[in-house]
Amino acid sequence: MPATTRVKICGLSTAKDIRVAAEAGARYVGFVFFPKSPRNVTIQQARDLAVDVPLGVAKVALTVNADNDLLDAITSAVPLDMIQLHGSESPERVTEVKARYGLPVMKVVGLSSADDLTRIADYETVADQILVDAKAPKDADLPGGNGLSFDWRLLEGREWAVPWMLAGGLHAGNVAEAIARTGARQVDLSSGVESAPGVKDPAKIREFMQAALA
Ligand SMILES: O=C(O)c1ccccc1N[C@@H]1O[C@H](COP(=O)(O)O)[C@@H](O)[C@H]1O
Repeated sequence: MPATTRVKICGLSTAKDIRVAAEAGARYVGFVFFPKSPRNVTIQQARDLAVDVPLGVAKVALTVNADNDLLDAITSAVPLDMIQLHGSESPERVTEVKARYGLPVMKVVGLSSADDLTRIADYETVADQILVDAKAPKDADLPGGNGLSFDWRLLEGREWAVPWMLAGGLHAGNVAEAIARTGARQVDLSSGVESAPGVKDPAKIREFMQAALA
């Protein structure tokens, strides 16, 4: 029997949404530390939310090209299980972050064409997980969380040395096809369970979880 898909719901900013996500079976919750994002949370907000996340649900800090001062502040205040690097961090920076904070690191690689796949090889020996997302358009305000997907056929038959997650424009209506096409065992999303940018919708969270875990 195939293993159950693991779901990460990202960009959570209320205790209620975290409870809904956890009760529906999410295995990871993500906090966005990126001021330009409508999902941005302060360190104090994240700390208050994180302490109540149920055991067994991993708490992930999403950062974008964060320097050590910011990561020091986040990791010293917020109980975390993983750091997600969603910017243009180099493989050397991934290694540095892992060593400095002693937490697993998930590096994001944006895809728009087969050429981008080679970048995954640069990270699979240094990151604990890879998050494969749609490459953001050059003029986008955000490097992720734009509700855009990519051609999932790019991932057909691919295998990497570390666990990976699929992200980019996932929602209840396409997640089953995305899993079937890519073989993803983990999926991650943000805007697909929102009623407006940064506003999570409990009904959409439940609907997505049902579709992803079916
Ligand atoms: O969600 C954000 O605001 C965000 C900001 C900066 C970098 C990444 C961000 N989100 C991540 O992008 C993926 C895909 O989002 P979506 O499902 O297409 O909306 C999401 O899983 C977040 O990890």
